Amino acid sequence: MSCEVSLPEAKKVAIFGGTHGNEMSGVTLVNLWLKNRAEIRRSGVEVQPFITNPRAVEKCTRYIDIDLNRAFTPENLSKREAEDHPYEIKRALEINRIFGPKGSSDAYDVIFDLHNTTSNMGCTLILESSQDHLNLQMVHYIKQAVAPMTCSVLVNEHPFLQYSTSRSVAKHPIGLEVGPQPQGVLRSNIFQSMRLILRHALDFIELFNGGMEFPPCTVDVYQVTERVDYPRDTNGNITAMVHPNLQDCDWEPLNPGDPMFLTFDGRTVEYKGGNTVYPTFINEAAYYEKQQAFVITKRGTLIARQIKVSKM
Ligand SMILES: CC(=O)N[C@@H](CC(=O)O)C(=O)O
Ligand SMILES: [Zn+2]
Repeated sequence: MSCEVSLPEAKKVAIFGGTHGNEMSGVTLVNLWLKNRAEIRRSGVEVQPFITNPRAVEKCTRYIDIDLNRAFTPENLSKREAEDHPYEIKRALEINRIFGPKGSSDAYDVIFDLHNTTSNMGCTLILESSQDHLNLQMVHYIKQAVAPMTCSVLVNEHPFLQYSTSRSVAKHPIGLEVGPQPQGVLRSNIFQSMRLILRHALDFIELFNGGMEFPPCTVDVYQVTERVDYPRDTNGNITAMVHPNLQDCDWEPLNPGDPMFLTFDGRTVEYKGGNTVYPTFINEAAYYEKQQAFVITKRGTLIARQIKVSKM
């Protein structure tokens, strides 16, 4: 029995920027590539740069009516395009028509969705499945290509904490989150890292389509297990901030008893969990409205099976 996985070519690839209109690296890169595609051209691949939320980009805001990166639910996607809906629902329907339909054989093969975070996460690739061997091989390739720079891999396939992303219309959805960068701001180091990762990602797809075999490998990942909210009073107002010992310490171990929050009256709130965890998205600006101070992850190792293109 062979453990090799034969996969069809990844011919249709999209690069989404501006899923959140105030995350400037993706917005800027996609706008550059819309003007000149030379950098993202690869043989045997159709690469489509695309601004997902143009009205939010124009206003330099995360979204107009609702968060586009939560809008691709089966319920929303079954709505009728002609009707009057909140802007992002209309946009989700359009995107699903162009790049999907989600879950169908017509859907795009790979969608890269470019995001920035205000958290000190560095470069992070976000996967929605631990079984997607094309994506696992791709993140392994990228991690090796960018070394000694690090690129973390966040896997969110938690049944309650997973959300319906723009990229989820693709067969192989992959998020790229680079920080720290304030909303509405461009930082050259963040921009360059994002650009570099995208180049390697496209190289990988070109090599894969060209027949290169990728041997089995392992990928170290962080798996989402929990969301942590800020301490709040009975009116729902926050009563504490991320503790200075935790601020900017994304991906670093948080042990039972470690400081987590500092209340406005100077008290320290400690982490009470039973074992060491790895917080990330610490103090992300966009997550105050989602009642989320940070995300808790556990470390794990995934196995990527050997893959090879199956040409029909
Ligand atoms: C800061 C931010 O926007 N993060 C993204 C993460 C993702 O793309 O999965 C989001 O919440 O949609
Ligand atoms: Zn974002």
